[in-house]
Amino acid sequence: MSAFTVGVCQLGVVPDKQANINKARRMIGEAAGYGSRLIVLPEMFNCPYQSELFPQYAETYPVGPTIAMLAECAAKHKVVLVGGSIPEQDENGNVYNTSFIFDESGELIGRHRKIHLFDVTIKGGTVFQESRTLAAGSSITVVKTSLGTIGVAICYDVRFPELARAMALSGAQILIFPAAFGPVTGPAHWELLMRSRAVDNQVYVVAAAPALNAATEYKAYGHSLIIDPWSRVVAGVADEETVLTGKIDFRTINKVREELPVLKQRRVDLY
Ligand SMILES: NC(=O)CC(=O)C(=O)O
Repeated sequence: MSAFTVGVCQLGVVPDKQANINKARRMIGEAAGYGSRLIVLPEMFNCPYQSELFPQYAETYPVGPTIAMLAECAAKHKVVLVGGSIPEQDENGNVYNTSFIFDESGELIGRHRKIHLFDVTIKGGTVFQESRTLAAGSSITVVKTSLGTIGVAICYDVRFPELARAMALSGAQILIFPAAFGPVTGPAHWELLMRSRAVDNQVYVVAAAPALNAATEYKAYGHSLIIDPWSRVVAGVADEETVLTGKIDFRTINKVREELPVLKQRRVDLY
């Protein structure tokens, strides 16, 4: 399929896990109702973005109400579903920031565990230490779907251009970033980074953020985006709770790569 609609659920996360699950279910239905074949949720959509809370909201695949809802919605609406991310606990007790990816029959077709943990101290701004409670993933996630090949990485992973390049060189046509930038790095870097990864690699980028909830400790920046391989913003929103949709057309990838063949012109003999 060369062209289809992608939907992004920019949902406002609340402390009540079941309320987040219910809202995600409703918003996935809304995105499907707009004709979306690929639907993306934001980072940590079932849990407030606070390190100390991750273990208590975690689920262990295949058990858990969030994972069950994602599989059920993918099958019900016959969509490829990138389930944002949730805290995932493995059999050894390690907790990861994980994106579960389902096909149109509700089968799990991929799982990305955030590779680069968000451990930063921005003076007068954001202080965050994901490694207090999370372990880092150790593999790159590129998944073949009925719609095309997608690369999935989570939030801080976008700051490492080598990862996006590796996914593109592995065949990813769309890079999908469930993410949750905050009020300091959001205005400064969010759109710049997402558009850079698109233009660097001549791919579509889908960046799915939570809506701003002024009552939670971490203030999400929102501003979900769909960006084309020329780095044009196909669709974008501010920080409100909403479903965003846009068209993905793989012919644009071919056109941009033919006109500006930078991927072929890399000097891999030098770097
Ligand atoms: N939340 C993140 O993982 C990353 C982030 O907010 C940033 O890079 O800025």
